[in-house]
Amino acid sequence: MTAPRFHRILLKLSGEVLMGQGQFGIDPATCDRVAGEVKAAKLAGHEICMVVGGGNIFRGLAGAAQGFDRASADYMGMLATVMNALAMQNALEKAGVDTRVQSAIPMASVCEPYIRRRAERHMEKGRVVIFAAGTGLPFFTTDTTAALRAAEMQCDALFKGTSVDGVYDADPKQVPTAKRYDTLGYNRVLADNLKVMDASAVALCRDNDIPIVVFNIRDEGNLTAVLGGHGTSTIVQNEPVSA
Ligand SMILES: Nc1ncnc2c1ncn2[C@@H]1O[C@H](COP(=O)(O)OP(=O)(O)OP(=O)(O)O)[C@@H](O)[C@H]1O
Ligand SMILES: O=c1ccn([C@@H]2O[C@H](COP(=O)(O)O)[C@@H](O)[C@H]2O)c(=O)[nH]1
Repeated sequence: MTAPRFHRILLKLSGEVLMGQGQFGIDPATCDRVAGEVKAAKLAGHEICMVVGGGNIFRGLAGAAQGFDRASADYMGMLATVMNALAMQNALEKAGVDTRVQSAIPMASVCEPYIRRRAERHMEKGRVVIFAAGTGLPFFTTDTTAALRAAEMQCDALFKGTSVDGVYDADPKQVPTAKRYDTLGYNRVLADNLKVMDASAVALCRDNDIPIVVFNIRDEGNLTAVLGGHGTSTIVQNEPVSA
């Protein structure tokens, strides 16, 4: 059996996906389904850490548009990611997967603070570490958090589980004729201003040579398929230098 290309991965789970079929909040059945897929990935030998978004509850930009101070709204968004992290922890532990939540905003009675070396130790022991509260800083997003933690934890790849099945040449939700890439370079994403992920997250992955795998995690079984090298996704990586 050949070793999988990506052994240690950071899974960025979109907050919006946790709504399931709803319009807001956390759908426990969706959490359980994703937890089952994370468990399968662990059983297949992958080491996994996670960042969960907050878009199902609160986004700072949307709050600011409604009149909240932007930094306060971003802190509200970060707190939303803590709720999602606890929901995923609950689902994973129900499925028998040992987990730890580490928050970038210390909240000692709820979860551990983020301590990189401690997170590393948890992963060595086979636990799934869920990084909550983003970077702990306003004006960032959980995509950038995911890129940062993937670099800190020396992950082989960042898997962005979202509600589109890859990176398109335009937003597929706006442009139905948009074409999906199988692979493309970081610089193409940045130069074409493709909005599937923040520019800061893409640049951080580029500078640390961390491939980004964008896939639709709403499709049941897709995490397993994409980790196994089949299933639909786009891989963003350094383009080979031509001779
Ligand atoms: N070129 C593109 N290719 C693919 N998706 C794109 C593109 N441009 C914009 N998008 C949009 O990017 C979205 C995914 O990124 P987004 O940051 O909004 O979600 P997320 O990080 O998965 O969610 P959350 O904020 O809930 O955690 C898709 O829903 C898609 O509509
Ligand atoms: O480092 C961070 C990460 C997140 N935020 C705020 O949280 C929300 C939710 O995260 P999403 O990435 O949009 O899912 C985000 O809109 C920001 O308001 C942050 O400030 N800093």
